[in-house]
Amino acid sequence: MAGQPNVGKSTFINSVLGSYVSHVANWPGVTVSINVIEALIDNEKVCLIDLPGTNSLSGGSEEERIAARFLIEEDYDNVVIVVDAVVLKRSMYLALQILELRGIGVIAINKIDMALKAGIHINKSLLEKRLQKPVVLMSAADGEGVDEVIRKAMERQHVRYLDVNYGDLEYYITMIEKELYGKVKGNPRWYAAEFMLGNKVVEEKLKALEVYEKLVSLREEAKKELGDLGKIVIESRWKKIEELLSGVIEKERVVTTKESKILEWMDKIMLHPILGIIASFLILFTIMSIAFTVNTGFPLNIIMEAVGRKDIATLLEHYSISGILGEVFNAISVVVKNALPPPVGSLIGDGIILGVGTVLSFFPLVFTVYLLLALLEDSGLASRIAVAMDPLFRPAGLSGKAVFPIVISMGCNVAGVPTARVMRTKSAKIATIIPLPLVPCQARLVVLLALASVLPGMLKALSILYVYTLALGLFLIIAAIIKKIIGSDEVEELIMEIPPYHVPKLRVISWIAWDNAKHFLEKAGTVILIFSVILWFLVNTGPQGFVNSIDQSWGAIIGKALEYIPMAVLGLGKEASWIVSLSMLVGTVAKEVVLETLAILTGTSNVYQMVTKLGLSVPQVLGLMVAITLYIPCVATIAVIRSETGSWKWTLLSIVISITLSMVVSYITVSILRLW
Ligand SMILES: Nc1nc2c(ncn2[C@@H]2O[C@H](COP(=O)(O)OP(=O)(O)OP(=O)(O)O)[C@@H](O)[C@H]2O)c(=O)[nH]1
Ligand SMILES: [Mg+2]
Repeated sequence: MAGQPNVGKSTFINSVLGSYVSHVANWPGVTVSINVIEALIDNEKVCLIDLPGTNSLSGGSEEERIAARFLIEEDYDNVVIVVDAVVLKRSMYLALQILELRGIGVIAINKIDMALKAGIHINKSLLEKRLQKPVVLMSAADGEGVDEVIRKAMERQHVRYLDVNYGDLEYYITMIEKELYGKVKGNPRWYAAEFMLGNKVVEEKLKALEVYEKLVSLREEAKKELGDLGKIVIESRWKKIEELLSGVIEKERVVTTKESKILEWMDKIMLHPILGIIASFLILFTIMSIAFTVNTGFPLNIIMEAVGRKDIATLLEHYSISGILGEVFNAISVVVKNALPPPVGSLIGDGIILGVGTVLSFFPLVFTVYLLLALLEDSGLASRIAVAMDPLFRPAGLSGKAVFPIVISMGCNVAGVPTARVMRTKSAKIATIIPLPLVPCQARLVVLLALASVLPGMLKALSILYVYTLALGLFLIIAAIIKKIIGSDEVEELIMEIPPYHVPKLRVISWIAWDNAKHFLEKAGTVILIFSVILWFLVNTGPQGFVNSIDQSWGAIIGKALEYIPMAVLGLGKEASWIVSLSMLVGTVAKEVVLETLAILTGTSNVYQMVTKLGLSVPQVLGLMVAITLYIPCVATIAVIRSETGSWKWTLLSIVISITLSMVVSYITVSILRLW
């Protein structure tokens, strides 16, 4: 661990100490103590060394020289270079030296919380690209990013020295560099530059070499020609830092309340205990409606259909971004299917291309949602919404920030799960993500509305209300239980600070959104694709090989094997049972497919006839609605849960909870309704 004084190294170590440490010792042989911490991380024994703060490796004071000597002389697998986000440029000087000397390192940009409050944004990916080293935004004080730093630090890195152009001094530096090849630890070029600068530690080391005399005469020559060599070295480095950081730091303007009467007035509403909740819901609803309407037509399509304008609803869906993308991929898939022999064409067309299509059609939605969230976050509005919503979520042990993943999940779980990142602590994040699939998304709403349409009178609306209340209530209960179990010692921010309003920059917001959306493509994309192909095999192949009808597929065999579940839970007949279980199995691709599959298997797309053919009673229809809402999320949601929690264990827990609740609650629903 290296860094300039006061950047937060000790705070980082304490944060790490909390979760990993096994042993603390002192580095032998130096007067100023260097803390050595032995820790067991992922079953690997790790030795963390907390060096004294030093401004550079060219060091003046005793403490500074201890840190410098360690970094120059010792062997280490990696170095976490902690820099200060608020004064990033200044604190990069040491980082630059270490990267020039050793060519390894993880840049931990600390105090990101303070930076954000001041409206300072740091384009992590851009800096990462320039340095070719991992960069992590961290708030050691809150524990944010600490795990990521540790994880990145444990990865082996290729040595790749940072290249600094020393301008007029280049000729001499290259000469000295050549003399030092194979004689020093690390980059000889760095030693050459430091030798010019008059670094005492380096001087000592080079004095021991045979070529020392030659080096000194080269330096004398340079001095005669160029004057102050130290100045050239230092200026060249600052120039390099300028280059590295250009476009990386963006500063937004903080809006003072004095500046605007409207903002003052707005805060009167936002910070009011009741008006705040109403205003927050309105803001979220408006913003999300815009995002979802552009991308999928929802919720306008549902509203239009409800008022009897199915034509407008269809138009909206058709010309939404995902509608258009869907058409494109369908067209490609048809071309491929026609061009290739049946099984192969179908696998590539229906399996792979449509799988890729699913990933890509989610992408604009995920991107827009991130964009709008970044806008809320960045303007200062998000914190106000979170504060207003706090009383609603406090009983579950969560902060008001949980409102973002929930509201977005009502549109689409795939977009909602990643937004749980707004939760500050890891336990709150996990406790929010695991029950999140219970929140009914737009696709499930379509199925619910279709099924509800066959119910008599008031039950049409009441059943929908019932399912939503149930789902949200269960979300809170499960979240509270998980939070209690895994995060009992952590209190999720009791006091939330309200940052000043900022004037957001589109440039900043778009890179934040792009960064997050890219993560979605990389991480979730592959899992979605794999699941899509597996499901293709399930419905398109059977014991006889490639099948033309789904009822001969492996899926149908599994559906039949699982028929006892709907029989027991909903009390369905044998025939209806396997149709329902197969439809739900296929529905894991996307929940709206449940309806399509039911239509194929019952031979009618009229919901009323469908329900009659399956022989469902009113309680059974409601039970089915509950079951479809709560059971396993779609594969895309599973994929993002996996990528956000970083663990199959949590993902599996989420799946098990949804399936169990789906069965138990729908059983109870049917049983109670039967009493009437
Ligand atoms: N807001 C905020 N403050 C932080 C954060 N990390 C550290 N600080 C504060 O920064 C100050 C310096 O932190 P230290 O951990 O002592 O810094 P250090 O790098 O160990 O300093 P030296 O050992 O003196 O080099 C302390 O007041 C911390 O509370 C952070 O993430 N956010
Ligand atoms: Mg310290």
